[in-house]
Amino acid sequence: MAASLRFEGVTKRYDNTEALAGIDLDVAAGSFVALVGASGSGKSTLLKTINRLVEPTSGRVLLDGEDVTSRDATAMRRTMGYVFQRIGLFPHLSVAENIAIGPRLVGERLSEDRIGELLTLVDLDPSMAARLPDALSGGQQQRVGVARALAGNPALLLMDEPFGALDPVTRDALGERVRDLHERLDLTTIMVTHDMAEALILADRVLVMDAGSIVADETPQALASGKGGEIAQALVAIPRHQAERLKALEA
Ligand SMILES: Nc1ncnc2c1ncn2[C@@H]1O[C@H](COP(=O)(O)OP(=O)(O)OP(=O)(O)O)[C@@H](O)[C@H]1O
Repeated sequence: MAASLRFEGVTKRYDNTEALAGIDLDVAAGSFVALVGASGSGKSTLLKTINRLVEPTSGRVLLDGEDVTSRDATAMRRTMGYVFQRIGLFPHLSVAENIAIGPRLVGERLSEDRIGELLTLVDLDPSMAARLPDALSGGQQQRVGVARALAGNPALLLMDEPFGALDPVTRDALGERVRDLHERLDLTTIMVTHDMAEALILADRVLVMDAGSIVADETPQALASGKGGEIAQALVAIPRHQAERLKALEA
């Protein structure tokens, strides 16, 4: 079952930096939300207030109506999958052990069948379970990262630049796969990305951040038709300009 999220007046201050300037936001269960915006605009910080890697200076985050700080952090994180850019597989553990690490932290063992099923979900052959991460390509490693995030049957999938380090073909294929898993596994998905084209293609709601605030909250259709204001449209202009240049080559 997908989870809902609510942010109530969430701020985060680091010395002189206001990383989050008071975020009020509702995310409906089952949404696929992309967080975009310039470097340093607060995207990762906002994502990390959900799994408590960042504690807000003020305000609170509710998961299915419950303050995320009201529960044991390990148990609460168990209901969330987290994928991040630098993959973060443990190099000395096998693929199977990497996938099983979250459940193991709370005393559960994943069966070989379950690991095979998770690998199949991300289009990897179950025979890869015994390999060390070094024996996989970057794209395959990131697929393992996604399988690991799904191992605990999460209601919420958090992704921080999940495809940033991948080549464009792998990036595209894995993006499509994640969108498909979002539907099939009934997830709420929040994805931080620098890439507006990726946000427009994969998400059903795009939040644009600037200096710790959400400055646009639109559907991809609305953004594509010119809505969302200046900052959002400056980001939409990048893939649009690229598409126009490609089109011009056809002429
Ligand atoms: N641990 C920290 N200590 C001090 N300042 C921090 C810390 N983490 C983040 N910041 C600052 O908070 C602001 C928001 O950072 P954040 O990582 O959320 O931005 P972002 O939009 O995710 O950026 P990027 O796209 O470059 O990853 C930045 O100015 C950053 O320097």
